[in-house]
Order: sequence, then C-alpha cells, then structure tokens
Amino acid sequence: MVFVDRALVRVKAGKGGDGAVSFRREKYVPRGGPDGGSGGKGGSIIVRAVSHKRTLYDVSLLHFVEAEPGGPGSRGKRQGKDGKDCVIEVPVGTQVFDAEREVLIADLVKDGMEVIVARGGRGGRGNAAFASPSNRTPRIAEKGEQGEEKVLRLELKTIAEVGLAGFPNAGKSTLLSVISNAKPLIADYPFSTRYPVLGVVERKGDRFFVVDIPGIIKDASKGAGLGLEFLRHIERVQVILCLVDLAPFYEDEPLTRFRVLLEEFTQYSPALLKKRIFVVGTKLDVPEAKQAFPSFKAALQKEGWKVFGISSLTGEGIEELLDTLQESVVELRKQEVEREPAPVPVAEPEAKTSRVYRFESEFLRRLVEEVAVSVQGESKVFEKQLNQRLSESGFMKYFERMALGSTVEVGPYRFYWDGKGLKILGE
Ligand SMILES: Nc1nc2c(ncn2[C@@H]2O[C@H](COP(=O)(O)OP(=O)(O)OP(=O)(O)O)[C@@H](O)[C@H]2O)c(=O)[nH]1
Ligand SMILES: [Mg+2]
Repeated sequence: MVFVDRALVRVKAGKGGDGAVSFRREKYVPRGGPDGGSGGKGGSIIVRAVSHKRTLYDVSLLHFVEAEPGGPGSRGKRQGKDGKDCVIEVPVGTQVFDAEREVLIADLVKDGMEVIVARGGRGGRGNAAFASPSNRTPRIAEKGEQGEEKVLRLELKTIAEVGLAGFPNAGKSTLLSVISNAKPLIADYPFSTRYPVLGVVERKGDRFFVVDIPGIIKDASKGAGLGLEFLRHIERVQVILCLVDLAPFYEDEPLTRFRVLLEEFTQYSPALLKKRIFVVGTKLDVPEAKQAFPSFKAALQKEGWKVFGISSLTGEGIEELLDTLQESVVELRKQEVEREPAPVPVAEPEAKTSRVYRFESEFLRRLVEEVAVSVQGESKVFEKQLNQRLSESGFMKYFERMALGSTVEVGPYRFYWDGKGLKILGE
C-alpha cells in the first residue's frame, strides 16, 4: 500500500440536459401543441468517507473527475435522463478544502459521511413549458445549466484517540502490535515505520483507536529524518504517549530525548502540548533499562508528568497503561459531547450556492429529537420550537453562513434553510 495523505483533484459536475423543441404530430390533428420535454439534471460530485480506505493514494492519481451530464428532453414531453452522481471515496478523517478559496468544505470524520462538493446543472425546460395563451407554438427551449466546477484539496488527518510518538526504535510499533489488532513492521533499524498505522484496541466491552507514526528526531521540524510531516496524524488524538527507550544504546540520556521530543512538538504546533501526554519508559526487560527507570520516573514526576514503565516483550506494565488510557479516553469522550456544539461538516462562510450539509453532532441530534417528541407531529409548532432552541443554543450562526435553500441533515431529519430558520423538508 502506498501511503499518501494529501491530494489535489479538479472536479466538474455534469451539465444539465437541454430542453427540447418539438410539436405533437398525430393523424387528424393538424397543428399539435408543443411537447418538447425538459433535460435531465447533471450528475453531482460527492466525496464520501469509507472505513476500508487508509490512504488517498488512488485519489491523488485521479487529477480530474467529471460527472455524467443530464440527457436531453425529447418529444412527448419526455424528460431527459438524470446524469449519474460520481462518488469519490476517501479515508475517514479526510478534510475537504476548496483549494482556490482556501475554505474547509467538510471534515469527514465518520464512516459513511458525505458531502456534495459540486452540484450538477439543472436541466433546461423544453418548449412545452413555454406555451401560453398568447404563444401557443413556442419555439424556444432552455439550455441545460453548467455543472459546478472546483479544485479540491484533500487532506487526511487520522482519527484516533491515542497517538504514539517517540524517537526511532523506541518500541512504538511493537507496543501497537501487542495492544491492538494491527500488524505493523517492527525492526531494529531506525525509521522502520514510514507511514501512520492505525490499530484498534478492544477491551472491557469498549474499543478505541491508536495511531503509530514514524519516529521523530532532533531537528525533525527542520526536515531531519522523515520530518514532522506525520505529526499531522496525531493532531486529532486526545492522548499522546511519548515512548522513551531506556535501554542504553543512545548517545543522549533518556530525559534529554524526552525534552527533544517536546521541543519538536512545540515547533510543529504548540496545540499538541495542550493534549494529555503520558511518558512511557520502554524495554524494561533489559536490565539497564530497569535500572534507569526509577530515577527517570522520579525526575519527570517532579515536573508533574505521569510516567509509566513497560516491556512489550514480557507484558510488564502494559495492563496498567491500558487501564489509564481507557479511563482517559472515556473521560475525554464525555467532555467532548459536553463541549459541543462543534458541527461538522463546516459550513462555508457566506456560501453562495446551496448544498447539503450533514451535521454529525450528537448535541444537535438530541435537540431535534427532544423537540420532535414534545410536539408530536405538529409541523408548524415543531419548526417554531426548533428554531427557538437553535437560537438559544448558538447553533443558528452556523446555518446563517449557508446559502438560501441549503439542505440540513441531522440524523434521520432533513430541513432546508430559508434564511431565517430551518423548515421541514418534504419529499
Ligand atoms: N527487549 C525489548 N526490545 C523491544 C521492546 N519493544 C521493542 N523492542 C525492539 O526494539 C526495536 C525497535 O522496535 P519498533 O517497535 O520497531 O520501534 P519503533 O519505535 O516503531 O521504531 P520506528 O518505527 O523506526 O520509529 C525492535 O528490534 C524491537 O524488537 C521491548 O519491550 N523489549
Ligand atoms: Mg515503528
């Protein structure tokens, strides 16, 4: 598998089909009326997140994607065929940007989430639609509308709760192989891991994701080693484990290596330091490592760090580490729900064209459900109460950036934005 986490692709939605000019021709009807049908709608371009993909490699080879045009209208008021939508599948965690305007269109953080990035053009009306008492034989029909066109920048930022960071050879991949289903490459030479590897830890009826990234060395932020390129993949984790090899094969002291690691984090993005960070001394089965551990731990504890000692070989300390990790993950997940609203996909600032926005927000879904249950099918009352609650919760401002007529999807509910509030969307 070739790992690629960025891609640029130009997309063009299908043109709408042209409307037809035609007149009814039947025996014994000398001058039949206009019967030219409308053109079909052009296909749209959709970007969808799927869990079985791990890389943007194939997408990066696409360069240009175009959806099918709508078919032309024809006689007998027959409408043209709609063009097929074109779906670009990307890994979960892909952010979709409009490259020309540098705005985030969507952040596809869950399996199955999708966004329409370019809408197909509307079909043109046929001459049947133009008949009026003053013009019974219109010879005009509309052309189909052009499909939207965009340049997309796709950027994959792995979604995982826990990230493993450390110098090359620290034992990151070995730990991942012991605690999760992943089978990463393990080797005694530096930079054996060349791209992020995701593993699932299943335990005590729960599961969480851990991502292993290539080793980091001094001056990585200036391009040394594999550079800080891959730190992007721990930007979204909740907990970072800093693995420090305590076996005596390095020039620097373990403490020094830990500080270098923190310094490289700072260079990349100070936000990383705001995450929960645990220090993990590794390879305690090696006698020298075992010996070095107490003073290493004491020194860091004095500064307020939480420190663990493990051996992936014997399993020492692993259960204790996992217990704490799981507690943290559960706790931080709860906080996340409380911290909402933080809707995704992100609405564009002052979007001009209407589109479908799917909000994967637990908070919003609950709010809609509560109102729905309380008013029991009275749609006018439902809309009124819903919009009131949305204003109170501060959610309304997200919708205000959308173009008029945009569709808003929340769980199984669909609405449209009428400029002031959400209205229920009938099929
Ligand atoms: N004795 C001992 N050796 C270990 C332990 N964990 C890892 N190793 C060895 O250390 C070497 C490096 O392990 P990896 O897991 O590949 O290290 P890494 O941090 O993923 O390295 P990079 O991918 O290069 O950054 C391998 O030879 C492992 O067998 C451990 O707990 N005890
Ligand atoms: Mg590795």
